[in-house]
Amino acid sequence: MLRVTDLTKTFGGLKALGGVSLHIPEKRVLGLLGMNGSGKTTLLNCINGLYEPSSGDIQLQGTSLLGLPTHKIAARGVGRTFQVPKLFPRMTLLENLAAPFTTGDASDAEVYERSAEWLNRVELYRLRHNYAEELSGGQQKLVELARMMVAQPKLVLLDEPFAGVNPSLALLIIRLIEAMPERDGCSVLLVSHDLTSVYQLSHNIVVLHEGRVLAEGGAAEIRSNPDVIEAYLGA
Ligand SMILES: Nc1ncnc2c1ncn2[C@@H]1O[C@H](COP(=O)(O)OP(=O)(O)OP(=O)(O)O)[C@@H](O)[C@H]1O
Repeated sequence: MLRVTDLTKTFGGLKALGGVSLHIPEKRVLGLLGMNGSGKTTLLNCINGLYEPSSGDIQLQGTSLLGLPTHKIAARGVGRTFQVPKLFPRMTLLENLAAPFTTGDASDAEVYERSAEWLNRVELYRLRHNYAEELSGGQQKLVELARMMVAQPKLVLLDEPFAGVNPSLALLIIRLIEAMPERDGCSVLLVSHDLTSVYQLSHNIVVLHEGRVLAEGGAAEIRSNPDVIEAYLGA
């Protein structure tokens, strides 16, 4: 459903992505590993249109996303969370979740129903009238995830969903990601430094090293790949 082909992105003289290709089938989780600065966030930024790739192609269900602005890519069904959640701090949780619908055609009742359902799924319904800024960092990550899912995306890009999250919230996030392919019908690109969670959740894993694909395969293969151990896991 997502196909990235020979993608490059340069910043001045720095090649952040040096020809990355990967594929995520329908309803599959692809884990993306790599040391700091290996290009993971740059790849997510290219996919959702925050960065314009220098060359290569990105296709969602057979149609190129190149040249589209972020809101059009979101409208095609690509959701995104960030390392540091980007909520509207002085809006309530319900208002934050309804925000993606300001230009859509869902009825108010439908938006409320979906928002309430997702606030329940992230176990924050009781705080629905609180401002986003009143929540802890981990709770804000859950609200951002819920806001993304209310829009019923086909593909979600998760950037470090467990960073700065306490173990019980991390478990909840793992359960939510686990349910995404079958219950929510979407594919997932999961960027995380939490190897255990990536191994547990991913159908397939890509390891980036200095902007290139160093290895690709299932958890067992990646764990035992000598190049990966040397470049990343052994570090
Ligand atoms: N907007 C930018 N301008 C200049 N350089 C950038 C920009 N964004 C990323 N880079 C550079 O591109 C390289 C890849 O960065 P990126 O953030 O994609 O790595 P990452 O794998 O996500 O790292 P981390 O695990 O630390 O989040 C780094 O050298 C970074 O400094």
